[in-house]
Amino acid sequence: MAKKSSRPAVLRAERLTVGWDGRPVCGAATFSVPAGRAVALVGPNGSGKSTILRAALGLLEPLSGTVSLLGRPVDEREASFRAQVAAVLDDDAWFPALTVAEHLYLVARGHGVGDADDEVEALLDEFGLTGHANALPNTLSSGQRRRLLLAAGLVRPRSLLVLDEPEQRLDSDMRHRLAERLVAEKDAGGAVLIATHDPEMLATVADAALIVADQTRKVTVDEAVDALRPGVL
Ligand SMILES: Nc1ncnc2c1ncn2[C@@H]1O[C@H](COP(=O)(O)OP(=O)(O)OP(=O)(O)O)[C@@H](O)[C@H]1O
Repeated sequence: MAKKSSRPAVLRAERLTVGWDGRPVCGAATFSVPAGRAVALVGPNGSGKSTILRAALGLLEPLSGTVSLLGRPVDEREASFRAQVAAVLDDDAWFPALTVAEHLYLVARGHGVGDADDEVEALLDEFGLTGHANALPNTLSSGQRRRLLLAAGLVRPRSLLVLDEPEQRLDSDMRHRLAERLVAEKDAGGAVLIATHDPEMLATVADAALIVADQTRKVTVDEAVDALRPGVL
């Protein structure tokens, strides 16, 4: 019989309870994201997905339970933590006087990528931004700004990629290509934690899922895809 392969957890959450003003927004979550795997959080608007992601990124103190990255408690004040974790959240934050390409160079160099030219060029092409390389963010469409945010998350080294509804504002072709890109991320050994409302993204990318609710629970990817159908959650 083939030996079951065990992959080390990049991110692990144990009985993690998150919320605001001391009040939990959802049931406790226990999950781990191994290298080369993706875990998806699904649930209705306001169920707590983004709040769990914030705790996983060390941006919000859990109400109870633990979150660890490569065996150490998450702490976004630690440079070693920030070096391992790339996040694309729903918070556009731009330097208004830096162009699209300059944003990507800034992130790449800030994370120690020495010669970033090829990487930046490839990402501009992949995200359809080559023609906007010298544009300022406030001259982009909302979908183009979203593409820039995603490219900025991918231009730097990482062990874990955390994405909050990355499908937002993307056209269907870009959503499809992003899903393939995330599969490639896993194939290269990366771990992915993603909150999504997109059944295709979920089915293509995720290996395991959690339904975030009053009783947060682990489900199979098929069950999570079913749960995204209208009227189920
Ligand atoms: N900064 C905040 N302060 C107080 N409450 C907040 C804050 N951010 C979110 N909440 C509340 O926490 C709950 C969960 O919000 P969260 O953003 O985690 O939901 P979500 O599952 O990501 O939803 P969506 O699918 O709409 O993105 C909501 O009731 C929301 O009002």
